[in-house]
Amino acid sequence: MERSEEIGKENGDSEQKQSVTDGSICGYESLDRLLSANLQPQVCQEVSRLLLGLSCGQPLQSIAIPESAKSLSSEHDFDLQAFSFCADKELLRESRMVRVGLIQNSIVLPTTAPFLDQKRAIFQKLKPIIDTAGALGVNILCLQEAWMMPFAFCTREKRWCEFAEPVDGESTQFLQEFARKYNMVVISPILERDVNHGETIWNTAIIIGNHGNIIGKHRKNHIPRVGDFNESTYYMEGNTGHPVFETAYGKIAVNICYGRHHPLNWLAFGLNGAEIVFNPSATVGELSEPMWPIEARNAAIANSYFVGSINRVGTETFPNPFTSGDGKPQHSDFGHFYGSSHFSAPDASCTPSLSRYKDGLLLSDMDLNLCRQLKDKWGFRMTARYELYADLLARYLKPDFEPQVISDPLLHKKSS
Ligand SMILES: NC(=O)NCCC(=O)O
Repeated sequence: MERSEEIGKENGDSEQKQSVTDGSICGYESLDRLLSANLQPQVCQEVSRLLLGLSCGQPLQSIAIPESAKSLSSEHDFDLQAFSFCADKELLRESRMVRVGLIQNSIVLPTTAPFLDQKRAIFQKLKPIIDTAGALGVNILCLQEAWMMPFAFCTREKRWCEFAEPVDGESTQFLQEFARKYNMVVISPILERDVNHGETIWNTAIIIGNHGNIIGKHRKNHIPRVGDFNESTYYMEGNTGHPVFETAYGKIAVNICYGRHHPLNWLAFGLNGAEIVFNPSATVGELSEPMWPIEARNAAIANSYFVGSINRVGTETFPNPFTSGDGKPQHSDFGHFYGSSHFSAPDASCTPSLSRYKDGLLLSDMDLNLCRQLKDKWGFRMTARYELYADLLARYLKPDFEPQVISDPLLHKKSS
């Protein structure tokens, strides 16, 4: 029995305390594990049907993980899970199966350590996890937002800008090796320094092709101004639009973290033809956890594509306390980054989530034909009435816009 399960057996009070200190849910790594450990198999199946949906009318299938990969995951202490989304066989198209991977991780060294040591320690930690993904035949792999540094943007201190790297910098070079070695597309969300434009800093995802080439980049479109997410101190709203990258394994796009709260952002990647949209994130329980399982899944349904959601794990403590104008007393950390990375499919099914507190690698096989099958079935694109919304948005942007409100004439009549 693993430690977290033992903790789950303890009484209510200590469960509560434990979930705060180690990020578990009443001693379990995830809600899915809590449910499967506590519900009768038949009840659990019914609950899973409602929570995770069905894939081709069946519960989502797990993929058997080879012993070699299992030992890597226990040796390096990361959660490893693998699932397969199903699609109908078509008569006129070959199926387009791809294996996609998501990595979530905590930082390694304290945030007081020299910056280069902090970054290199993350490289070292990620090596065996990326090797496991490569050995398991992952075609497209995505890392978490700003994976090469602590998420220091709560502090507003400018010294963290030192972590920013050019698109072809050390972090990209580190990942290019794996892309070549495993013939794998890698998405690398980093803090970018644009040396050709006055050293401007961006929050950027770099798309590395399966030959180790840089296909392109996308800069985070929506920058949060909520809670401790003081990111607007560091970088501006991105200027790359909504690019879709045509790779050897399908058309992919990246909606970085806070962009997931913006349905039009998701829509735009869909309109440009994305088949998989990745959402590399850094977000904490107190702020966003109830939203997390909903937004990506809704985007996958509404836009008929797959979504890979990734969140970092752990609590990152900074040397100097900070405040964020939300009335809270000064503090030194964001709170707990709750991991819980998962995939959502266009047919409304989704995988169980990775651990809420442990590093992890989540794999999923998906037939990209499912995207068009869902478009044909539900016709969301066909019935979208974009012209109505284009017209409303065009009017809304004008200074003389007036909301279309029809008031009940009786509302303003004096009663006799
Ligand atoms: N990294 C980031 O944009 N976080 C904002 C908080 C959230 O969107 O949950």
